Amino acid sequence: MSQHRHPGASGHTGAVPALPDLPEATVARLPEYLRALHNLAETGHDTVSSEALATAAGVNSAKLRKDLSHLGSYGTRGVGYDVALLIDQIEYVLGLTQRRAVALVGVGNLGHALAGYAGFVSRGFRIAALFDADESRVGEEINGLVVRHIDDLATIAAQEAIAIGVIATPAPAAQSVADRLVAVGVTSILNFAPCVLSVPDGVDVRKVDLAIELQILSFHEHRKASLTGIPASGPAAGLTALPGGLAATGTQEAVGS
Ligand SMILES: NC(=O)c1ccc[n+]([C@@H]2O[C@H](COP(=O)([O-])OP(=O)(O)OC[C@H]3O[C@@H](n4cnc5c(N)ncnc54)[C@H](O)[C@@H]3O)[C@@H](O)[C@H]2O)c1
Repeated sequence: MSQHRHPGASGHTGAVPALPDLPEATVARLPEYLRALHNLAETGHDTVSSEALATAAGVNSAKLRKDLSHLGSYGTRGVGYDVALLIDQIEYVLGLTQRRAVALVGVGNLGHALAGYAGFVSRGFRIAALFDADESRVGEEINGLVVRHIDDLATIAAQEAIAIGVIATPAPAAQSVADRLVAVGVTSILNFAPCVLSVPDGVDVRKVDLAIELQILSFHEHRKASLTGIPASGPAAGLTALPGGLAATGTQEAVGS
């Protein structure tokens, strides 16, 4: 047997033993494995092969085996991985054995959607506080939580042991909100505002920008059209001149000079 329950997994408390220093790409895939494993557990699966888990998580199985080997998890030949055990191991490594308190700052359109999203709880997070600078939003109740004024951040952050700050304010306010979060001891920030935040060493920032994802898809659409010769649809379909003097035709790839 080569899957071992972590000493801190499943309700064990105490000092955190040294964690493996995982490649960032592996860390990014672990939540995908976890989601797939929870689905498998909910549908009555006790074990899963690396191939089946890889398919469910949308990665190739060699990559999955390599990722899980970093956790000391190799599965059992002919049986696969023990689903419950692997959930324990991944949750332990991701620090999900404790429910982390999240503060959401900016309760506008996006903030409302995030505050009302039930999926955070099942993934190990508790939205513990909502903040806004607009007095007309302060006092509003969303999902049982009352929106507080951002000036109350220090008090509430201490009371609720806020571990992660989510920024959903307009971009011009995001840096000052990040500074305030850092000042009250928050060292992990999820930023939805379309801007780059400057934070001290030791503070981790992750950025979510759906427009960037769409722009990347747009690039692939554009490139597919350039390879097939089928013009892209839309008002810019006839555009053949690229900025910087590069020229592209319907059938040619753009070439750098
Ligand atoms: N990442 C994404 O994919 C994505 C998608 C949609 C929107 N956004 C971004 O999310 C942000 C919010 O968008 P929205 O449509 O919800 O905007 P919105 O204007 O509806 O809401 C913003 C809220 O932030 C509050 N706010 C402003 N300054 C503040 C401060 N200093 N402290 C606390 N609260 C403050 C406002 O009062 C308002 O309630 C924007 O930056 C937007 O560009 C990102």
